[in-house]
Amino acid sequence: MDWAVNLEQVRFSYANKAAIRGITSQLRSGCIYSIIGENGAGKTTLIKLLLGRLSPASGQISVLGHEPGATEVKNDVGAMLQVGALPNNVRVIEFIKLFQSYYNAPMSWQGALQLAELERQKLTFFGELSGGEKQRLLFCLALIGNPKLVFLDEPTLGMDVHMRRRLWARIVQLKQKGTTVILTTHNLHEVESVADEVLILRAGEVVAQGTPSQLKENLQRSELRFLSDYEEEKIRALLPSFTVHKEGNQVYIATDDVPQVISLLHQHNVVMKELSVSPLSLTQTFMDITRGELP
Ligand SMILES: Nc1ncnc2c1ncn2[C@@H]1O[C@H](COP(=O)(O)OP(=O)(O)OP(=O)(O)O)[C@@H](O)[C@H]1O
Repeated sequence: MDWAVNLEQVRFSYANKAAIRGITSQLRSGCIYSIIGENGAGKTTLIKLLLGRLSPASGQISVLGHEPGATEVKNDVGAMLQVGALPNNVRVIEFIKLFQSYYNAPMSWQGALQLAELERQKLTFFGELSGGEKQRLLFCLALIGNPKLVFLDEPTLGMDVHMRRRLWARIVQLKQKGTTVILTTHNLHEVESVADEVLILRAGEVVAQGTPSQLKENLQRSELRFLSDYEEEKIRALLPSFTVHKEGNQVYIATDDVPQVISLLHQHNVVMKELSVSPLSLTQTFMDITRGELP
């Protein structure tokens, strides 16, 4: 098998705080992987380890067959930087030319500007771009060297809905060219249709890895939805063994026993409007897998 990334029993701690706790995982070449997890789960730390910016305390990591950050792979790896990492007083075109110079066979500056959709902002200073435009430039800088493997950290942050769609379409095109994409996101809805595999990280461990449908099927649960004025905490108290969450008046419950949940809610006179049952969404799967006390 052609692995882009291979992790074996990888551990990492900041001072005395364990952030990555024994991760073993393989990621295939030419696929899109999404690392998801709650705040502080270890996503950024894992990516820093894969980029060679941090070294594991123990375990083995191989990226494109070499140690992370090795000279042999630098030309083949791209990474999306955080907005704060770039100075504000540099122009778009200057960044593009600078990043081109890091690689052996970069894309043309015209191609890069087109990819970023920033042709008209070519001479604009980074600090004068909108949040979405900055993200587009960072996306294009990650890809400017035509990498075989690219890391994208929250790539759609600050983008409007049209731009997000175009960006996901571009990510799928990258995969079609054979590029491996590893991304982090909190937007599970978007990633569900794009990612070949999802890794769910929890307190520094991979608690689940698989295709979105495998993860959902393994749980064999359905999602019960209804509208209710009943408080989320009260519904939780009635259903302690199910995952409950509420957005506005919409209640979502992940359950393997729909009749039991409905009957319990009826018994307690919870009025359920517009009741529906559907297969579990990735968001609910994620909440179901990561609920409960942290170790
Ligand atoms: N520089 C640091 N020094 C000490 N602890 C850190 C440092 N960076 C991260 N941590 C801790 O390591 C753990 C993992 O953090 P990490 O940033 O990898 O999580 P994350 O999943 O990327 O979170 P988020 O979704 O909030 O970005 C957290 O408990 C965090 O507090």
